[in-house]
Amino acid sequence: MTVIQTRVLTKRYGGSKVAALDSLSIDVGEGVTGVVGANGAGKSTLIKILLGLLSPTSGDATVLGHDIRTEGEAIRTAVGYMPEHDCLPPDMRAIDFVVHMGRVSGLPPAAARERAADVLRHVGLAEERYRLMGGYSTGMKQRAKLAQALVHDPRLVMLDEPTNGLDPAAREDMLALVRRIGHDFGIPVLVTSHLLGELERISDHVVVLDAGHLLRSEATTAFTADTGHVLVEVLGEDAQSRMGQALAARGVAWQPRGQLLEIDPADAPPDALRDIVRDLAAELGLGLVRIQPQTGRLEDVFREEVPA
Ligand SMILES: Nc1ncnc2c1ncn2[C@@H]1O[C@H](COP(=O)(O)OP(=O)(O)OP(=O)(O)O)[C@@H](O)[C@H]1O
Repeated sequence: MTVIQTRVLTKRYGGSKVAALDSLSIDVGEGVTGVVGANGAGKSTLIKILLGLLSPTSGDATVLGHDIRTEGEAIRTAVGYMPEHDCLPPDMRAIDFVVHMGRVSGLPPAAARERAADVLRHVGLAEERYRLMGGYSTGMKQRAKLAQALVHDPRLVMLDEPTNGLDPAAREDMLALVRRIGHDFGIPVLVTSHLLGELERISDHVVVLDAGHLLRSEATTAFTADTGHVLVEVLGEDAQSRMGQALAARGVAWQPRGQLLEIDPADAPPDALRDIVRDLAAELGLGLVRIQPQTGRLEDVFREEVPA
């Protein structure tokens, strides 16, 4: 099922010649869709247009079948939105704020209180829900922002840089939450990040934007598919160059990949290659850490396609 569709969607701010979004045509389905791009790539602009908060200069889009130009209110009723920047009133308790947001979205008082307590528990703020949000850490603020996006049982959520400003542990927790929303709760998620590696891990589909242009829109597996190459890691003095020389002497071509050796198995069938590497490591007295198929990474795709 398509939840978001854009067709040659273009946005120029204030008659600017440079388009913040340039002829973007994408289809977003269920599950988690990651929108990746450097700062200024157009991620927030896209989300605001999809919510009907900002008008496109040209082009069309629908969200859950609603036209962004004429049905913004219906879209905002059905969609949960977590904005990028801090939008939490510091002198409010999280519970009151989330209840309030539930009421604004049309929930009756008792349902709003019940849902607010539920979503705050889901995002890990059960204990802290009676504290004023002004005293929250960045991680807790991001969770509260996520809770308000979920309180009215949305049919789709749009999360703008939910891991922004988080330390590595809080980042992992947030990514796990986003994944749960998309997979366990079954709510389609559109999530943005400028960090490619993190979206690769939680998204079913990835849209790559560069300066308003679409670079790619594909299933994550297409980005991370087996490259057909084999990675070898050996330990010991001059391990990489000594193993490399020995491989070359056997007619096996390789190239360095960081500290690892990347081998194109066209030169030897995979099983034979394993034996060769194992024997050479033993002969050279090197520790063989791993021999494994190499998979692509989103970061590589981005590096290949975006000129430096
Ligand atoms: N209100 C505005 N007026 C003029 N230009 C804007 C406005 N908002 C965004 N832009 C410009 O549009 C482009 C896209 O910005 P946008 O905020 O959508 O990117 P982003 O990918 O979300 O980046 P970030 O993560 O830094 O917010 C940038 O060049 C930005 O400077």
